[in-house]
Amino acid sequence: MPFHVVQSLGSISVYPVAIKQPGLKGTLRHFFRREYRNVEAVKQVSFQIEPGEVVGFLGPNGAGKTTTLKMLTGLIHPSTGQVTVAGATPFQRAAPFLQQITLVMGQKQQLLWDLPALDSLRINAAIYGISDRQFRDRVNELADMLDLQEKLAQPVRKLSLGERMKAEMLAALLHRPQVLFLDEPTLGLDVNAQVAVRNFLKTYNQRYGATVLLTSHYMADITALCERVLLIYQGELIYDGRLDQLLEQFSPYREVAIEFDCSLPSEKLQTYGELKSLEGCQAVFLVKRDRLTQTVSQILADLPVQDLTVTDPPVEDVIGRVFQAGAV
Ligand SMILES: Nc1ncnc2c1ncn2[C@@H]1O[C@H](COP(=O)(O)OP(=O)(O)OP(=O)(O)O)[C@@H](O)[C@H]1O
Repeated sequence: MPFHVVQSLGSISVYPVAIKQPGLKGTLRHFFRREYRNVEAVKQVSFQIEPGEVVGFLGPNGAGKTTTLKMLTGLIHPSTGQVTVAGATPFQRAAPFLQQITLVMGQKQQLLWDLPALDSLRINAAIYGISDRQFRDRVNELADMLDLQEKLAQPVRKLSLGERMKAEMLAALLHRPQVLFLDEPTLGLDVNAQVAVRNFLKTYNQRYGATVLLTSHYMADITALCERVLLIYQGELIYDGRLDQLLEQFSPYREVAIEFDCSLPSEKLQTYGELKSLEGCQAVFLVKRDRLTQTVSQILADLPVQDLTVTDPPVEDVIGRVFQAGAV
């Protein structure tokens, strides 16, 4: 039987949610005799991830990504189904399992706010039983990879968001985990910091053969790192396969944004592609991938363009198309 680093078989996660009727009567009843209904946040989700794979985990807000990551890291127990990660049952939270995994959440921080990052790293080293020598070597290596050497002695509160996220990444990887669960690791970062984090993850994956499951609402993270994606919608896994096939099937467009001379009549703009938005002197078109070069050259030749950018549609748009196409 092949060894799957991450395996979820028919996992279901049910949260009990308290229901309260409106009004004073409802409040009193809620206080003395609370009623609950069960919400299935994740329904029968099954997938396997092989050693060294970097897999994107996509879905709209509330789809069940974080809940799945919590099951995979043992923070919550699946209500039904079986989860195996690195040969262990996550919920047992056994020390050898915890040594092999890490969970990074873009909206949570583990570094202590008032202390230099280096002090928090020392605490982590003590927790994971990392020797002084290993500590020095690993901090130096990771700080070089993240371009963070100068910043580790400063209190965390003085770091920029991008620097703090990189320091969080360093802290999460100090014990050299083999399986990385990353929940929006680039949340709120500017483009340069996003690229730095992405490059770092790519290098870490290649250098240590680590397995990565990554959620992000930034499509660029996913396209830069993941050949394979899992798509989850309302708790159900609706796609497991290659990213390029998903994009080709459901997002055969790229977004072309232009800033132009405001005197241009809007009818003229309609001729270059589906006009997604038009605000003041800025327009965004959806242009088919196979017509991109031709359309961009035509726009530059025809119009008094001051600026032009080509981007992938946001991940939410791609997912929207998947549902519009009736793939669910
Ligand atoms: N502790 C909880 N108690 C009750 N319901 C919860 C709890 N945690 C999550 N949920 C619900 O489960 C569903 C899935 O939430 P989850 O956080 O897994 O979504 P997500 O895909 O990570 O979303 P986002 O992209 O917004 O982070 C949501 O409807 C959410 O309201």
